Amino acid sequence: MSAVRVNGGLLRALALAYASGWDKGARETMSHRQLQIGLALFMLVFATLLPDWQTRVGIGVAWLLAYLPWILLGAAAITAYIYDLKKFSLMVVLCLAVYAIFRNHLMVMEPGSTDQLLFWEVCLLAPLLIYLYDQLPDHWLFDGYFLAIPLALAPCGLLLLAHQYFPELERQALEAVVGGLGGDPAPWVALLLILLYCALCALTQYRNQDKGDSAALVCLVALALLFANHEIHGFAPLVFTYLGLALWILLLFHGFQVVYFDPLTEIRNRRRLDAMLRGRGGRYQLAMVDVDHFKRFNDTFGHDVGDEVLRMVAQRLSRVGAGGVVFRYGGEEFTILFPSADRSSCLAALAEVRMAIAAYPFRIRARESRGRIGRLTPGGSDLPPQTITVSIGLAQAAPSDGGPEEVIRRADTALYQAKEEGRNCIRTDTKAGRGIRRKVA
Ligand SMILES: Nc1nc2c(ncn2[C@@H]2O[C@H](COP(=O)(O)OP(=O)(O)OP(=O)(O)O)[C@@H](O)[C@H]2O)c(=O)[nH]1
Repeated sequence: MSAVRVNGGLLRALALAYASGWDKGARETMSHRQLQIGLALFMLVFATLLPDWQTRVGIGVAWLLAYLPWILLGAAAITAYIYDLKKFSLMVVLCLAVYAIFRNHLMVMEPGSTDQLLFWEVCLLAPLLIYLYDQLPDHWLFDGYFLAIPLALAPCGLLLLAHQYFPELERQALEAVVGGLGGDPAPWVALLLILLYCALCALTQYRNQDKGDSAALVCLVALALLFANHEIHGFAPLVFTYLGLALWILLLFHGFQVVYFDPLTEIRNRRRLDAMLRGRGGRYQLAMVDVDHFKRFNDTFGHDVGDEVLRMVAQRLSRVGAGGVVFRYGGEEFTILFPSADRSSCLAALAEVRMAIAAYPFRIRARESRGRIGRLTPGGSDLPPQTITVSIGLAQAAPSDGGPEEVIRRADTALYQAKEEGRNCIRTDTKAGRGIRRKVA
């Protein structure tokens, strides 16, 4: 009885969280890196369930699984290339090559045969290549695609050629390496290396901007699972099918980000605002926010400093309370959508972010002392800190409104009023029935 009540309460809390946009907001602002880590972890859990699942799979499903990796990985490689995610595409091509080698040569391995040598070579080479693709700068890999294609295909091709036509040479080469190392490479050597590559790739993704052009983590985890479980019959098709699905989730997620997020400020864009407004009734409030004298700022300090200002304002606005969701409307204009019809709580939340922006000491370093990508170092300023301010217009929607355009127009008029009355302040709309225009600090 109490369990039922607890479950009911939990469901209600989840439904409320979803309705208030918390759940949706969290999912939308998840980064490519977080999703990749989640998919890689899920893959690990999935693999632990596999041996049991294997016994129940029918012959038809097993047949289908043998072909699915070709379709999923092949289509993912082409789509990633079309999306201009070249590193992603290259990693998928390499995984396809590994799958081809496993399907054609390594499904059944004779102990002590050259197949085993090929297995070790793939174990050591494929993760290293994925790691290199992740780490090497784009211009190394893709200037004219000269280096990328050989890097992707030549090592695999050479392996296969050696395996097919020069088994003795292959054996001698490996023995020389193994002799140098003082023993046979065991799966744990490859697994330890993969673990190291995973950690380094995760670190790089954490430190660099997350451009969503790498699939290194999921590919490395799939390879690790394959190498550790290669003797389980039918494991390769299954793990590569999962990899194909994971890659497609990453690609779809990337598509969503490109369509609905602004690349400069990394907040939602106007298209997302339009989509969210379309499904809404008349109970919401909408604020238009504009950076004051932004043109003057741009002209004085340069466009890249202007971009930093936009990022800083977007970041501060994103912390707005009262359930507000922030969008970049265009240029130096932002929109905040409040699900609440309670005007005073929205005004309090807006006043708080307006003051937080005005209180932020924006430091600008002299042009010649800036880094290569123009990043500004907090505290490293050569000029006195600048004050950035914003003006805000707030409008309340009503069921009688013709559509969201009408609310946006009213918020814009209130914003114009705020500019007229000295900037760095908030003004509200004047629609009949909602009181007269209000001045807010
Ligand atoms: N750095 C940068 N500037 C932008 C971007 N988009 C628009 N702008 C600039 O934003 C400026 C907008 O200036 P105005 O609309 O005249 O307004 P303002 O100077 O902010 O003046 P008020 O709004 O009256 O306070 C223009 O100089 C645009 O070039 C952008 O993405 N980055």
